[in-house]
Amino acid sequence: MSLSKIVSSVQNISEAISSVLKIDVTVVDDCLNRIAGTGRYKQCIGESVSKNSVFSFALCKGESFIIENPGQHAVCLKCEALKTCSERAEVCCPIKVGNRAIGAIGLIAFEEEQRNAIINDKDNLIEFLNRMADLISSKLLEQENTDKIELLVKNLETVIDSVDKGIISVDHDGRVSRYNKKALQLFHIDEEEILNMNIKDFIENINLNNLMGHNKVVKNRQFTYKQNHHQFRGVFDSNPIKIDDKPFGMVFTFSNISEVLNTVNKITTGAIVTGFDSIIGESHCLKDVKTEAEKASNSTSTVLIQGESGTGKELFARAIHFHSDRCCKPFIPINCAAIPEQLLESELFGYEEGAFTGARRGGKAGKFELANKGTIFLDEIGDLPLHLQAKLLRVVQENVIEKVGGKDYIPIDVRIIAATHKDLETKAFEGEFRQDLFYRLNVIPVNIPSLRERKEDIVILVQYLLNKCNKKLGKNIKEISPCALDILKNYQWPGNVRELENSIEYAVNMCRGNEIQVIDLPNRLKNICKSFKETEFEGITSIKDLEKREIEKALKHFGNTKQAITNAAESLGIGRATLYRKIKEYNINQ
Ligand SMILES: Nc1ncnc2c1ncn2[C@@H]1O[C@H](COP(=O)(O)OP(=O)(O)OP(=O)(O)O)[C@@H](O)[C@H]1O
Repeated sequence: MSLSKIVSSVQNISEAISSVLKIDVTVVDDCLNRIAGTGRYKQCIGESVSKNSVFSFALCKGESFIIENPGQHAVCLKCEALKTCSERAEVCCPIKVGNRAIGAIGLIAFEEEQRNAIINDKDNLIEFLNRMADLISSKLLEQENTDKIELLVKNLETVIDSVDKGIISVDHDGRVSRYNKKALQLFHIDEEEILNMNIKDFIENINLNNLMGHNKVVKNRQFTYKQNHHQFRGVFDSNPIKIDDKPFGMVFTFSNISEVLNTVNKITTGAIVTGFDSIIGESHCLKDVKTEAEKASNSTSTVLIQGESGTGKELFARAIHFHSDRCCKPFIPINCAAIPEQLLESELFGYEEGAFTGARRGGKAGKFELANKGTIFLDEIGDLPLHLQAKLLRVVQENVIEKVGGKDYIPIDVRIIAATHKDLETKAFEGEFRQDLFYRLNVIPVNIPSLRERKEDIVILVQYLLNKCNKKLGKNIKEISPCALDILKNYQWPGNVRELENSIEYAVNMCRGNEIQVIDLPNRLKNICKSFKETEFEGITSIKDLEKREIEKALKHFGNTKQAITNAAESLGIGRATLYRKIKEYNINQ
């Protein structure tokens, strides 16, 4: 606590005293620095006074006193200025805060007339000077309080400015009284503008009287802001400001819904970044698909990925997203077959508050909203019910979504990647899937080959999956025996890479040495191997049986339409007529 904080007030007080009493006044702080002075002391402001002066005595003792005969008073005898001192009389009072002296004020007479004035009225003067000392100390306390309040306000301003939500407080008429920087950014307005605004300019239908009258706290209420050529959908909370239970205004906190959703996405899906280098395989057919998919990532057109289960459709979808310029935005996968039909619509498109019994307050954002500016991956699209296909078509064509129970269409910017293991074209042809939607989705088709069609990838995949499982299970199995590898190469892999991955994980768990043996493989693979060996020893199959088996295989593959018979005949290397004859001859059921 230092008088140096209020030097100009102390100087003003000193001058006021001096002009009334016609006697010079000076004030020192607790370090004996002169901080104020009138008359001949004015030019000495800023200098220190002698350590053994009357001021130091007043500070030490904490008492006021009068020197009627300078040079003879006990205090003067130690003073360094004893010989040069021209003072004729002095009254000195400590300036105290509580019991602590923080300075001293002195009235000094240099003329006989002034000395007489002091001596003749010394009691009153001491009383008066003490009052002035109190005035100075209360000024200092006031300044200290103002400083504390300023610091508190600065602290609070820094706190509210560092909150990542727009904060606006309003008075009981809704007029803006305070705000933070985020509020200016959120609503695209400047400091002058905001102070002339009312809460109704931000939330159109707000009923402030109702909120304040009932002391209501509101949480997560949605609103749409449309002003100054700026538009966004947001959520707000509001809290009444009360003093002695009387409402004085409200504090509102605002967020932009897409910013909230982005944060949710970063936390929930940010970790699984996939590149094309995570798609393992050197076969020509896989390399071709990878090249096509890489090209697709540079576009925003819809992609339809087709392939059997476990071939890596989601892996491809992720790689396309993370290779695109949307890579920093959300990637939201949803499996249309895994969610009950009644829930799927609200999962995809979200719902408004009160849309149905049990709907959450404030409504809920759907996957499309979560994916805004990013990519949505609609897995098992073939299982999307017809009525939702119509809704999806609107999204694809018009880039808007309609929430369950909502009145407005909400603009959306989402890239769609759909996937299916079904033959969607045939489904569309047979009326089970909307043809218009099929064509809209199939703008860039990506067809992933099954593992059977690229058996040359098995060796490299096994090595990759061995490393992956070693890491996962804390093992160090480096090899697979030639016999075990042979079995893997000859198996048909109906579950594709996922089945291969599971088989390797099983084998790594079973393996006791550092090389996977046949015995470590899952039973279904070992059994195939057994029956393979048994048929080898059973003898030789007749040409007729072989021929019958191959024809059956071709028919199963191509079907029995006219075109299919032609294709089957072609693949068998015989004419259509011959094929019909042989079907009859071997009594094959079509
Ligand atoms: N080429 C590949 N390289 C490495 N891992 C792969 C490859 N293909 C698939 N996988 C792995 O196989 C598993 C299944 O892949 P994914 O889920 O992408 O297949 P899917 O075709 O989407 O399956 P479903 O149709 O059943 O949903 C995943 O663990 C994936 O990492």
